[in-house]
Amino acid sequence: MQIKIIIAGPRGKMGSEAVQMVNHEDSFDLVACIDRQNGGRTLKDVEQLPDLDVPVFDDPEQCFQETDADVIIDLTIPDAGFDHSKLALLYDIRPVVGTSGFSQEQIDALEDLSITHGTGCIIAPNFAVGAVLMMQFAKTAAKYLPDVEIIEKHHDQKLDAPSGTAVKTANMIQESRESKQQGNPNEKELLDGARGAEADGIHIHSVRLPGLVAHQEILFGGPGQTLTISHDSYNRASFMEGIKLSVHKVMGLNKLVYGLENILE
Ligand SMILES: NC(=O)C1=CN([C@@H]2O[C@H](COP(=O)(O)OP(=O)(O)OC[C@H]3O[C@@H](n4cnc5c(N)ncnc54)[C@H](OP(=O)(O)O)[C@@H]3O)[C@@H](O)[C@H]2O)C=CC1
Ligand SMILES: O=C(O)C1=N[C@H](C(=O)O)C[C@H](O)C1
Repeated sequence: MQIKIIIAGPRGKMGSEAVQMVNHEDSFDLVACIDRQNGGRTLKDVEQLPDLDVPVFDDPEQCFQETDADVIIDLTIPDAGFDHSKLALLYDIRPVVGTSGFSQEQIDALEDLSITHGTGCIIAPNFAVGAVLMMQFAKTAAKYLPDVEIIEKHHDQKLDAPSGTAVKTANMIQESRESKQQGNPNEKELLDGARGAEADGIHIHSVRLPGLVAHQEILFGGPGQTLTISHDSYNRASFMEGIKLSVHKVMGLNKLVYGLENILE
């Protein structure tokens, strides 16, 4: 069976890679794209999408009405990604969402909608299988080494901080570790932000530099020892197998799944 796919954000760093991946996959059929035509660009820019012989809509509702799609892959920005996913669920089109930066309220709202409609949805903060393993290893390590800090490093075009992966890592660590404030209870920041952001006592540090793609280290400390678990994505191809798997899996789901680890066999 051919899976009919819409890609939102096809000119982006991830979206353009996803267009190529979908075009190379025999069981996938790219039927349309959603791209915005304001943002200072001309329609000509939109028409210059590489090798794209499909309609490009700037109105998602028109896209969903005029396209008989099974799945939408969203790789845009948080507000647009949320609106696309919400609307797609109303049209029984299954969202596979890579876009990071959704609030917990937005994730809960999409979960409610997907259950009400019985329509599958996958939101994955990171589609790279190595990153998922990193998070799972960190969850195990935190049981034994509860003092932990996260350093995530990304390219300097990234809009959200901390990264979706860092937030998900902290959440997974919380599942196995007793709540704990890392560091000296009397510590004082001499410069605001010196200790990074904080989630349940876990400090998260965000680095943004040209030259980076997507990298994370999780540092654990115990008496006389440290453990570092790290993952590096050197290019966006690293995320494509996870997106491919998610597109197949979402066809058999009737509710929202958050995190690639929940669909990996
Ligand atoms: N889950 C995962 O494994 C991964 C997730 N990501 C996430 O994916 C998202 C995209 O990342 P990346 O490709 O690097 O970012 P880019 O900025 O390269 O691409 C985003 C694209 O979305 C477009 N866009 C913005 N608003 C809209 C809208 N309303 N409708 C349609 N298109 C829109 C942008 O257009 P314009 O140029 O006009 O702004 C741009 O082409 C981010 O949230 C990122 O964090 C990234 C890598 C892996
Ligand atoms: O913006 C990116 O590039 C990435 N975003 C995701 C995140 O916020 O965790 C996934 C990956 O780290 C790349």
